[in-house]
Amino acid sequence: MNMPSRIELRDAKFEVEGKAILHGLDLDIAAPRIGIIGRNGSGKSTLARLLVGLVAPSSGDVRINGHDLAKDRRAALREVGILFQNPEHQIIFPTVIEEIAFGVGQLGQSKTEAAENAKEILARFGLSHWENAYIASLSQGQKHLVCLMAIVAMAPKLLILDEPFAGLDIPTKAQLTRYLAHYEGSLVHITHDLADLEGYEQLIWIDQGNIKMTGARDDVIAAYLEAMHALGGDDDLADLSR
Ligand SMILES: Nc1ncnc2c1ncn2[C@@H]1O[C@H](COP(=O)(O)OP(=O)(O)OP(=O)(O)O)[C@@H](O)[C@H]1O
Repeated sequence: MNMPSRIELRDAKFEVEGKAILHGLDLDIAAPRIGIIGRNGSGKSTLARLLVGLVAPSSGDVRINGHDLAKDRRAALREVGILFQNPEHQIIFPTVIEEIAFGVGQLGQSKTEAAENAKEILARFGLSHWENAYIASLSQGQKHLVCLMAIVAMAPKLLILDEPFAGLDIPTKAQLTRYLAHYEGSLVHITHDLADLEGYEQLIWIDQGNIKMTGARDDVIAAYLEAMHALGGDDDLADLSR
């Protein structure tokens, strides 16, 4: 396994049209496997977009392995990859091979090399027969898998997974879990299913745009579950519509 990627946030704020979504986050963490948990609308996906540099903080600083990825898009290609909750946000090409080859092509490989690489990754997943398949003809879970293959083909040092198992059937999820367990780079995994974070060292709990807690997995899960069970007894949904 590679050296874990370092994630540094200094008073990082993110706001949209004057509405604060993330409030001055501070974080300095490096672990091979990091989970992010928190309620719906707490700011997890926004944090993921900030980490990969798809959005810049409104103020403050976000660095991955020392790079400001919102400014340095070339570094971003090597340092990070993200698997979105919704594959439709990721896919740009009609066929599986084109989609996978595009990412590796971005890293500077020739068209032939990129296509060879894409074929290799399809073979590794036992999906060589998907090479010329039209992505539009695949199911939602299969599209998710194409996106994952496209990203791992680029071998980013830090791979951010935003609910990567949403909509996947049990065997597919089990296969992906096994594959990800062997991923050489670091993983940041956002999920509502705490069982997905088995074997993860560190957890970050996001609550209403703040970091409520970071620490060892079991400690954060215990505190989180206690808070969630307390809230589960309450019928007031008002805090979901901030
Ligand atoms: N571009 C945007 N414009 C306006 N509001 C936004 C924007 N992006 C996010 N938000 C708001 O910020 C809050 C956090 O959203 P985010 O998607 O980061 O939450 P989340 O923790 O990933 O939620 P979930 O678990 O439901 O996926 C929500 O209230 C959301 O409506």
